[in-house]
Amino acid sequence: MNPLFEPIIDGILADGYGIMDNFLTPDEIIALARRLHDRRAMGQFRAAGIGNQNVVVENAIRGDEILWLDEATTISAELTFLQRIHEFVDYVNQTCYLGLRDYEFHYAVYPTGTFYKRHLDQFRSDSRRKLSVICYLNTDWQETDGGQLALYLPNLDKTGERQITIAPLGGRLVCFESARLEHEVLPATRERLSVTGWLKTA
Ligand SMILES: O=C(O)CCC(=O)C(=O)O
Ligand SMILES: [Fe+2]
Repeated sequence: MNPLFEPIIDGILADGYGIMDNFLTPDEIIALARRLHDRRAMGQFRAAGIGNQNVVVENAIRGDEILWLDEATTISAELTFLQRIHEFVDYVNQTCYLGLRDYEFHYAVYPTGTFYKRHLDQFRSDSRRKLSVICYLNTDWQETDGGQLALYLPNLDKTGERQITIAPLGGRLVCFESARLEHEVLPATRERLSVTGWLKTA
């Protein structure tokens, strides 16, 4: 069990979300970002849609382009990433009893100025998504670049909500309960890269 994951779990249990910096090393970030750019240059990304039955592209809601990761990849950067996700899943299963069995991850690019309006990740028709996981691939991200992930958290006294914002720093992992936390991606002044996924029950 990797004790480095403990603060993420503590965060999820206490506040509904957890953050871990340095989930990926600088070399791993560069390798995954390079892979992302290569495959995007090959025309393999698609505009992300909304819904899971009749998926429609709606740029007024989200402007990112995505490519799903192949679980059978032989690319070492992707194998390293998925291996670390496995370790994280094992840790969650041994500490939280969520019964995670499966996962799905995609690369995401938010071209300059694009965003993803406030939403919930869990599809009404697919309740298997338990935890949302986002890992950022942005080198040298500055506060003035924008592109924060905004989370909407209920106030402790249950009156209203508060917004917290998280900068998409390279190597940072954010994790939250998919069915509970509404969130939003704010526009950035430069291209914003990530690997995003869901840890699911069977
Ligand atoms: O990139 C992020 O910070 C969040 C992405 C997101 O909300 C999603 O893909 O559902
Ligand atoms: Fe989301």
